[in-house]
Amino acid sequence: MRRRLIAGNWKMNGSRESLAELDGIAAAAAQAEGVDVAICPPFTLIERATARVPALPIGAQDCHAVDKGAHTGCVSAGMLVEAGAQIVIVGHSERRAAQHESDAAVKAKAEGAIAAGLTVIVCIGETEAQRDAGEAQIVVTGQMRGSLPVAGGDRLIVAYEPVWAIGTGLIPSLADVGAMHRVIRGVLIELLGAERAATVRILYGGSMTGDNAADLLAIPDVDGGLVGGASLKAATFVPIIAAAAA
Ligand SMILES: O=C(CO)COP(=O)(O)O
Repeated sequence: MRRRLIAGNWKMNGSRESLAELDGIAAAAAQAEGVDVAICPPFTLIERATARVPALPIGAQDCHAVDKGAHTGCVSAGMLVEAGAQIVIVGHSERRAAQHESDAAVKAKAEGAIAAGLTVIVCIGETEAQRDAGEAQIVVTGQMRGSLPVAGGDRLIVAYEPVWAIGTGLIPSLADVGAMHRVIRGVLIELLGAERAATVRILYGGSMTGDNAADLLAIPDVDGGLVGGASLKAATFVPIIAAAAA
């Protein structure tokens, strides 16, 4: 049985002051039976976050593929581990678009992260134009084949985030989410074998809130959420944690 995971991606938001939000989030996480909760703040807040709420897994939003070297401005997975991170998000659509990250680059990062001992959340998802063209499933399965690491076991997590649903208040129909997660599970079985594929959690991301979380989490093969805006405040994130625990 896969445990649900509700992970918050703070993106380039947050400050030392906003770490106070973690107190309420950690308290809700401790109450949430059978649910894992994590927060991925900016790099600069990771160490303070782990010190503030030691029981709450803290993650990062990116890492480099190799463990050290002449890569100005980059941070390796080993450095994240040293800072106290347990998780890293790779291949977020915002990085695929703005930093031109290819599937191969995302796969290399995921493999570096797994090798360093991190749990890795690999993000995939189609744009609005791709969905309108009827290509959503082709795009997503192509991203999976190109960017999933071969190793990882249950430290591999997939996040399906339709690009057009991120930060827009729009979500796909529940039927479309279910269809896509079913396709993703099928590709996992093909790539990893049925036994390993059954351990991989598939998160939904894109405008998840306390209002829609229960419906989204009731869909088969939706094993949790990757939450942006609503994860910044305990007041909006805790209801999502509660929906996952219900
Ligand atoms: O991109 C996301 C999480 O990685 C989703 O962001 P929103 O929840 O703000 O739509």
